[in-house]
This record gives sequence, structure tokens and C-alpha cells, in this order.
Amino acid sequence: MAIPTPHIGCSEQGVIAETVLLPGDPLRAKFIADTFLEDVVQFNTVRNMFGYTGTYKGKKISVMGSGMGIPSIGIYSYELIHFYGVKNLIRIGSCGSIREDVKIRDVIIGMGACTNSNYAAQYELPGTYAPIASWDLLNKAVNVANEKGIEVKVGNILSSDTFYDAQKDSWKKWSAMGVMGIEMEAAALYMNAAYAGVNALCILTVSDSLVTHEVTSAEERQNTFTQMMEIALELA
Ligand SMILES: O=P(O)(O)O[C@H]1O[C@H](CO)[C@@H](O)[C@H]1O
Ligand SMILES: O=c1cc[nH]c(=O)[nH]1
Repeated sequence: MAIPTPHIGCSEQGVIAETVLLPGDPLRAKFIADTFLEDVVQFNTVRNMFGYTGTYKGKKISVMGSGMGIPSIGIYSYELIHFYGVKNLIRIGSCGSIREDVKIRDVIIGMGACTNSNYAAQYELPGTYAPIASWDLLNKAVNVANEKGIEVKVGNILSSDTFYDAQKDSWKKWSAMGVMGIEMEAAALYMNAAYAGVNALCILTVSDSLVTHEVTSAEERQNTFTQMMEIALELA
């Protein structure tokens, strides 16, 4: 496979770790590298989608922005898996709560990711695919959270193609099915990983509530959702 790829400017195999954390926001990736990693090297600046490799508690790990939406994470996760040999892809994102019992700053782990996207059409399946997390990563993440005393809510999330949806109340139908939060990438990540036979997980922090209309700032979403980061960093 030829590297660098069209979207990742790293021209040496082995620079990107087997485990990559994928926040949507490249500046959240920079925050993680600056705050938690040692011996950091930056491996991507293409499109300002910053990517870094370093060590966390002595283990090699990478972190890179994935952009917003399914097409964007579809590209980055595909290139990481197929061109750079990445085996564990862990999205660390923000989401909107669609349930009263899911509060701002709660940490959610997406056991499954429903979607209103047509991403699965490429596989030409004779039915509806159910994108799910890797059991190994999910199990590990829950154990890490328990050890750290971080409460996590594990269940279904929605990966939506729209942040601003014309149907203002459409989230209520997902909420009625027990879906906890809305974000925009996990389902594609889970599908890319499943099709390639590698592992994926999505950990989210609730940044706003469609129920109560509470919000957090862009700066808070970039720099303060550290509990999910600390769980994810232990999964290398
Ligand atoms: O904060 P990130 O990881 O980007 O995640 C969420 O935030 C973006 C929308 O504001 C979408 O990418 C959504 O999935
Ligand atoms: O995708 C997202 C992210 C945060 N909040 C939302 O409502 N949607």
C-alpha cells in the first residue's frame, strides 16, 4: 500500500501506533498529545487534521482528529486501517443527550450505533446491518472506568448525518427506542472496522442536551472532557 495517503502525510510505517484515539476535533487531539503523552511526534498536518504519536504510561499510542461526520471518519479510519495497519480505533467524541437521565458531561459508551446514513449501502447486504463496538475494547473500557471510579452509561447511540435536522423532534423517536445520545461518526467507524476485521469503540461525553437545551462551549468540548480521554488512553 502506498503511503503517504491523500489525507495522512505520514510517509513511514510504524510511526502511527496500532491503537489510535480519534476525537472529531483536531484541537482535542492536540490537547491530548500536549496533556497526556510523552515523547510526542506529530505525524499529520494535512488539512490541519492533526495526528500525534507518543507514549502513555510507557505504551505507544496515537491520537488524530477524524473531522465531523461519517464521510470524514470513513476516510481517516479507512486509511489508518488499510495503509498504516491500525488495529484499534477508539473514537472519543461529544454528543447531544436525548434522554432526561443522561446529563451534561456524562460519559457514554456506544455498544451499538444506529444511523440515518446510507453508509452501509456499499456492502450490498440483503438486510439492515447493526453496527456494534468491539467486545474486547468495550469490556476493557468498562473495567477501566470501574477501576477509576468513572460512571459510564453503556448502550445505543445514533450517528446522524445532520447536526441541524429539518425535523426538529426526530430525536424523540430514537429516544423512545432507548438511544442515549446523538453524534455523527460511530456507525461508520464500526462498519469500517468490522469489514476490515479490526477493533473499534466509541466513547462520548455529553456536550449538550436536546431535552433540557443545556450546552457546553467549544472550548470545553476541546479541552475538558478528560474522563473519556483517560479511559481511552488505558486501552493501548
Ligand atoms: O466532538 P466531536 O468528536 O467532533 O463529535 C461531535 O461533534 C460534532 C458536531 O458538533 C460531530 O463531529 C459530532 O459527532
Ligand atoms: O452530533 C452532535 C454532537 C453534539 N450534540 C449534538 O446534538 N449532536
